[in-house]
Amino acid sequence: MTTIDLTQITQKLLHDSPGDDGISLDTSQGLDDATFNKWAKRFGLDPEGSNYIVRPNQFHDFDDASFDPDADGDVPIGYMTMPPPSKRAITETEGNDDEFGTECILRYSLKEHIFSYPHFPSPIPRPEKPAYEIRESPGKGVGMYALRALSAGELIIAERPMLLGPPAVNVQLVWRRGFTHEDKSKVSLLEWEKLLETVFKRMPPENQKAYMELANSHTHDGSGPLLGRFRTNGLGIDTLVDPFRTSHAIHSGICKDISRVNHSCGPNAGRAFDIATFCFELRAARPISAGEEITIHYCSVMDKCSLRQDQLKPYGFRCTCPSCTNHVVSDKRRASLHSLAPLFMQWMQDRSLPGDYVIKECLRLIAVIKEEGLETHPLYREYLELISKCYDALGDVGQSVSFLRQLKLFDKVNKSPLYASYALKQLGEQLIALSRARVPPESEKKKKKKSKKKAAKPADAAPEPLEETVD
Ligand SMILES: C[S@@+](CC[C@H](N)C(=O)[O-])C[C@H]1O[C@@H](n2cnc3c(N)ncnc32)[C@H](O)[C@@H]1O
Repeated sequence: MTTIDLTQITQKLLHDSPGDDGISLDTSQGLDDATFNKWAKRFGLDPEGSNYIVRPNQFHDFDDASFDPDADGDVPIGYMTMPPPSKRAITETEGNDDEFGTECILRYSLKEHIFSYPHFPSPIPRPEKPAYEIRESPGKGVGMYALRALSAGELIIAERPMLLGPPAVNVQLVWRRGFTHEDKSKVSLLEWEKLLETVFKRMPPENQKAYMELANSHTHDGSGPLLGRFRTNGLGIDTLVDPFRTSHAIHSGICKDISRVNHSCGPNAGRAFDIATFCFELRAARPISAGEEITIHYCSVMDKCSLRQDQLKPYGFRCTCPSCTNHVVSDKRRASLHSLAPLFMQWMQDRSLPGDYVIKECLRLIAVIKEEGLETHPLYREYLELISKCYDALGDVGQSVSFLRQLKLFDKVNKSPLYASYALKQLGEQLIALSRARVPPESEKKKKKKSKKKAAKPADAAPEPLEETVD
């Protein structure tokens, strides 16, 4: 196969469309030489010098008032400023006129969802006093530091991202038979870079400068300079779900300041995206002292240290947080954290168990959560909720409300549908635990069958009531 000249082909094809002359462009096998050459010639390419043709993607300008979303068969994908200037005027009257809109890459259906979101766009909340500074973080580039003591739940910054988009775009290719998977992924990366370039050019110059100053850990994997920074600094947004798509990609936002927050496996801050203000909110997950570095997590904190280090590899560093340094003890502690919902169900059903049966266990595991710095993990929320429920069942309203308050604080820091799905998973586990409790062990089933056979009734006897397995 001849070498791929990405620049020659993509630059040419960016402005041309294959049109419709009956050839399937996205055949999974690739085109035989004769068909491929026909297409290459049509684009004025030297057939010998290329192995693929990119079908120009139709990325629409949603800010353009003449754009017709129904003209395309599929849900169109495009770019726009969010909130658009016309809508942003509402926030300007509230004193937020210094804010810019986010340059977004999104599907039209998601745009509509955002526009119909209650109270969109709302004014951006501000902390009472400046809460942080960005400065050098030894061995990590720069980082974010607390300027003053912060209490749990306190807002550190609400920030509108400079840029927002899905993790990848589909590139439809026409390729010569034999074009490899690796070749295709190179083209995808290049196409993604081009789309980012389109939105990058729409950003105000100060944001372009701030974007290019961000860290880039993807310099050797085929990512261009914009995509590299997008992948290094993207903050996942799980609240932004396109209601018209069953499987959704988690969009990422790039911020000037929040993207400077470094990672820790025991982070002291949590971030969440609020659609109404179209901002990330960064809040303290536990009390933070003045001068302390503010951290979030980039990986699955419940995984053991070796797995976490693997997940962090694309960011180009090895984590040296206290849990990673002391990983033998820490891995054990983290592995001991588990859902206590089944224990709660057991306590609710068995009145002979002591009143503090679940509370004691929850408090024991909350102590582990605190030792490991996992106050942003949904298990912490579960323990708080269970304690509150237990106290409620015991008639201790004061204690119940006190734990409910802590739970509300957690929700303020971590508003995320992830917790809803986590709660559903737990519900599933509870149901499984319950059904196990209701199904008699195999040996008992056999005994029952035998005794039934012995006591078999004549065919005309009255039917028995349905057998119940309830204990
Ligand atoms: C999102 S940026 C964070 C801000 C970055 N430190 C900077 O200077 O712009 C992610 C990059 O920060 C660095 N980083 C983040 N957390 C780190 C940590 N715990 N230890 C070492 N480097 C870290 C890595 O280079 C990573 O690719």
